[in-house]
Amino acid sequence: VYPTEILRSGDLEGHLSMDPSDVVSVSRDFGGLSSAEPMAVLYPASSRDVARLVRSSYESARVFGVSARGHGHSINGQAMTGNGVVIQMSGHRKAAPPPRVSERLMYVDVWGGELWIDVLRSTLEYGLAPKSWTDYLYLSVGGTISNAGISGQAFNHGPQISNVHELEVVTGKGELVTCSEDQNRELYHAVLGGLGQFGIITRARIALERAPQKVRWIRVLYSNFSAFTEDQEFLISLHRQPEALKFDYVEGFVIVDEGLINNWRSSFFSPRNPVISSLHADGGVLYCLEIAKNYHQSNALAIDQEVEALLKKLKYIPGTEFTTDLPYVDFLDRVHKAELKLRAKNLWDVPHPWLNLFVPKSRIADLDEGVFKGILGNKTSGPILIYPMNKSKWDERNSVVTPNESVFYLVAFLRSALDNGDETQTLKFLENQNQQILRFCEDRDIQVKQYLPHYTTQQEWMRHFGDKWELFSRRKMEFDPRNILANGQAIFKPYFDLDVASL
Ligand SMILES: Cc1cc2nc3c(=O)[nH]c(=O)nc-3n(C[C@H](O)[C@H](O)[C@H](O)COP(=O)(O)OP(=O)(O)OC[C@H]3O[C@@H](n4cnc5c(N)ncnc54)[C@H](O)[C@@H]3O)c2cc1C
Repeated sequence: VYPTEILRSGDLEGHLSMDPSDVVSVSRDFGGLSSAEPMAVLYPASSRDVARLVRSSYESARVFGVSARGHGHSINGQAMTGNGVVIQMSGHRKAAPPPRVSERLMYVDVWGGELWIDVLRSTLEYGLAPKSWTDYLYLSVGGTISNAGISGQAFNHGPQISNVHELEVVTGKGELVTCSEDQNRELYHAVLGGLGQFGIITRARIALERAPQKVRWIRVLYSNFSAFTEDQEFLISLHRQPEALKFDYVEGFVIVDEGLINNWRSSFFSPRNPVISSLHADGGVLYCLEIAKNYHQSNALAIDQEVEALLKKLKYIPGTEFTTDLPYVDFLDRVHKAELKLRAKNLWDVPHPWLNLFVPKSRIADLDEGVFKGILGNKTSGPILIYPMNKSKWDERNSVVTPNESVFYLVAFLRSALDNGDETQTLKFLENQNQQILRFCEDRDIQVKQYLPHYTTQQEWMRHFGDKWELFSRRKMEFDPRNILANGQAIFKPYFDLDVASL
């Protein structure tokens, strides 16, 4: 059954398109690893349009799938549906009421398809900004808070999902519901980190702080892994002391090889830098701690002393500090600059077999031995991020799952596959390596959790959610009982794929 047969055009304020170019445009994503063409694409003009479409499926005798698509920056087809309608939430202005800032209550209300870069631009007009970020800002609010939304601020402020006061959501029954800690709490926690399974986010109320003007961005190097992780863990432990002098951002990455042509994060030093090359001479792995301190121009004099006092406590290799000062916006938008460079070299629209793992602190050294110094050999084909976060900043009632330790690391293998004759950079090779990494964790009983998870069987999803599976599936029954939403995640079998006679 075609949605266009169910929905009369007069039912919508927006536009339901079956134009092949629209259908093709939503059938791909950043991963470039899979594709699925929907029957139609909805360009909604309001949250009511979203509700009307979902309700028409829910009430129909022949259900069809509905997937919200933000900016399509998933890796494994999570925003696709092969047998239904994709709602294109981002990238067309008609739907989006402009962000509305409350200066007094320090929040902003934004459309679910709004990109974070636009959220930033509009809040800066009031001298305010969200507290918790992703490294890259051309992602939609609905897309990142369906996962968690993490970056170097998460140790202190928690992930983005810990900084959302209220949501407006269209459930799988086509109901438009406002939810928060105080009303419809179950839905609110289900949707945060809920992989799009319980509702389509049409509006989010995001916490703000006074925006810093400038950032001192620093990188220092280590050759000793435990010195590196001890320093990272020390820096994130300072969140417990609200008054303590601390960095505002703590990340890090692993430098396995010198080539790193795709190291789009290395915008202010190149691994070909003579200092790095000399340290790298014995072929060993290096670790780069990346930290930043925000400040106001009026405070510029104090920043030197504050940074010096903090750096004094760290055990990095003397003489390996790389420092730059830049406006806050440029710091937050740093990955976009690198994107433009890669685009110019035709290296952006290539397959991205990314693997993101949350690793318990007690086992992070195993990854160093077995993966960074083992499985990866001396080629990485892209940045490998590594930074710790405090579990206390994550609300256990939200849907996302994290390891069972008070501190856990993100280890992100952000690789690009190339077809340049080098076998170690091919998609097949990198996908194989990802499998080896996952097998290594399994064999050593390292209890990792995938971030931006991808599985193909429900068995695997049940393992992923562990103790939370029962809650997750109960919430699905309650908020999307006909399995209409986000079936590109392949968690619940879409209703239209089920053998109805066997139900
Ligand atoms: C270059 C790059 C850098 C990244 N950096 C980071 C990072 O630093 N930190 C981090 O946490 N993540 C990062 N990510 C991952 C990113 O947060 C996720 O892939 C996110 O889902 C992308 O948002 P999107 O708008 O493109 O979502 P899409 O790919 O369009 O959708 C993702 C999922 O969310 C669902 N969804 C989308 N919109 C809504 C909505 N309004 N309501 C309900 N469900 C919805 C979709 O159905 C789908 O299941 C990065 C990704 C890329 C490509």
